[in-house]
Amino acid sequence: MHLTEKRIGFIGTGKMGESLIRGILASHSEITLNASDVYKPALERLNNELGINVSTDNTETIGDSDVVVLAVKPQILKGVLAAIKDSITADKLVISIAAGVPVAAIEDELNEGTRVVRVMPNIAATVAEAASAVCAGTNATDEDMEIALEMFQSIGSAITIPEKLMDAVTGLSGSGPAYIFPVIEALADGAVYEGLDRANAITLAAQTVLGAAKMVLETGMHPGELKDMVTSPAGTTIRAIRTLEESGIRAAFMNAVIESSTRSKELGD
Ligand SMILES: NC(=O)C1=CN([C@@H]2O[C@H](COP(=O)(O)OP(=O)(O)OC[C@H]3O[C@@H](n4cnc5c(N)ncnc54)[C@H](OP(=O)(O)O)[C@@H]3O)[C@@H](O)[C@H]2O)C=CC1
Ligand SMILES: O=C(O)[C@@H]1CCC=N1
Repeated sequence: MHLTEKRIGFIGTGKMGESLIRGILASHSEITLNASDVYKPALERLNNELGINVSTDNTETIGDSDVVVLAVKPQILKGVLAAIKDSITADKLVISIAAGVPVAAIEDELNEGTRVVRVMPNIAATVAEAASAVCAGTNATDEDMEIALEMFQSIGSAITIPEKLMDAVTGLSGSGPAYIFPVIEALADGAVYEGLDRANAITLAAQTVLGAAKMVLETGMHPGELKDMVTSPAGTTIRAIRTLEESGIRAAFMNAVIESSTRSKELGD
């Protein structure tokens, strides 16, 4: 069974729900997508722009779907699960993208035997470049994992991990785009300071980040080795590297990942 044979329902069409919907539709234009949310104008916009089925009634969306993606905030997930419990029948696969919330906490709120898969994607699903990690719940079958992996690989790359590493993934790739957007803005600011116009500065900064990322992924070389390839003796780059190191750039990014992971653990408590 392939993803395209499944009807997918989204509970919550906020930032991440919409990002997933757009990413999946871009690679599977024929797929049936259903979505519900409490905010009707957002649903109407999605219906108008993307032609997906929308409802303000979560149980209607679930009734029309084989796969149910939980895309509401972790803080309200328990209440949402209590309200939809009876519509999650045994034939449905539940996929949660909620940060921090363990599979066990979701299974506890649903009927015994419910098949749950937990995923941490990121906002780059919007442009089919998400980095996602997937783990199986107690009752998830091999086919459920295949469906989940097919879904998240269609909007970027997706790996399988043990659940205990989900908080680390949340700190790294779940939150990660938000660490890089200010980097792009700041790089552009530097060039604007030196006289470049804003639009060109942002384009060059973003393409620089994209190119560097692609080199890591496609050459398989260590990032340090790639950095050395740019850094000429007594050249321009090493002057910049020294100031970045003086600013504590490595500790800043390490601490960002660790802080986000810590918050993810708190959300699961
Ligand atoms: N944003 C991101 O980059 C990422 C988010 N996630 C996870 O995705 C989930 C969603 O996050 P995000 O999209 O940012 O949050 P948003 O607040 O943007 O989206 C959640 C949506 O759910 C709606 N909602 C609230 N109550 C209900 C309900 N009872 N039934 C249906 N919909 C409801 C909200 O409406 P209203 O605003 O009116 O309350 C909102 O539109 C979270 O669990 C988060 O941890 C995971 C990876 C990345
Ligand atoms: O900030 C958050 O809590 C969500 C989860 C990962 C990215 N955004």
